[in-house]
Amino acid sequence: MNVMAGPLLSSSREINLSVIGRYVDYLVEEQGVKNIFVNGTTGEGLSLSISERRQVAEEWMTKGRNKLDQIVIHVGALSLKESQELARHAAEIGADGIAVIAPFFLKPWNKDVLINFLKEVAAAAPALPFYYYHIPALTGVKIRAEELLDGIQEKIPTFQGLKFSDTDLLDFGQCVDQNREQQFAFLFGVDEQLLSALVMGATGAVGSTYNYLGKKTNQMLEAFEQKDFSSALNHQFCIQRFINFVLKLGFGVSQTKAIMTLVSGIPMGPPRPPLQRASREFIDEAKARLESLDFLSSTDLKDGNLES
Ligand SMILES: CC(=O)N[C@@H]([C@@H](O)[C@H](O)[C@H](O)CO)[C@@H](O)CC(=O)C(=O)O
Repeated sequence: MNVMAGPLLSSSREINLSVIGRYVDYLVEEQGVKNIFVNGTTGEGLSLSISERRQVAEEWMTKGRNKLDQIVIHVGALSLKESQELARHAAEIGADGIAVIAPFFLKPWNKDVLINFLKEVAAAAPALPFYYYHIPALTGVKIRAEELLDGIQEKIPTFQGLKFSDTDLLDFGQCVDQNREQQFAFLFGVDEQLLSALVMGATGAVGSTYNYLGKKTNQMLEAFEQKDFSSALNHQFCIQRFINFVLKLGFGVSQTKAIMTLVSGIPMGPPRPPLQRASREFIDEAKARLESLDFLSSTDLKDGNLES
């Protein structure tokens, strides 16, 4: 069972490659996270230029070599050509896989149209495992994942699995149920519901909170594997208490970056516009909540690197 994180990389609105090496060590040593999903939602991949995305991917590959187990690079873009360029680049630098979201401006209107797009991206990196990144709340593409998976390997031979960032557990459960013969990876992306997804057959998780609650989540995964469901539930409820709290305050990529900085001590920088940096009030409240939930002792929290 693997947990992947979606780290962020810009500082002063520019990408800050210099923190990636330190961040790899932090994730491995402090959070027990050894699989990384680069340039996804949390990493603001769609807010970076193609050249920046290439640089970020290269730095992760260089600094993660011999330390990380797997690096999957998100190469989705509105332009098929850009997506193919990024897919080829991921193959050249030795990534372990690529993932693609649905194009979200001129949108695919049915399953076949979406598969055709994905197929052309996958074909640009024919030796790399391919993941579809299903995140309908952000792309606005509501084609059910279960429908998409039906017969997908005939169209995309490198299809390896799904990153499912949606709360529709009926859709998720049916993806697993209808593909029991395949060796697909089912990576769940709603951190507050991970335990429910594990029961339904999730084989891994990709999420923003694993950047700072990776250790806690790994404890939940371990309890689940040991069939200690009561402990697993306690861990999930504890994680939910934090996520529920921050969701009520207003939680997204900007707030995630602030918490990552707070917990790791590594400056993650502000987000790129249109996002705005998290407010001081948010940071103070999140910090108090992390302490009260005993996720971290107050000495672990390092907000010296937070730009106010
Ligand atoms: C919409 C969104 O950002 N979802 C997050 C979740 O981890 C989410 O932050 C968490 O479940 C809290 O709601 C991930 O699915 C995104 C992710 O894995 C990524 O950075 O690519």
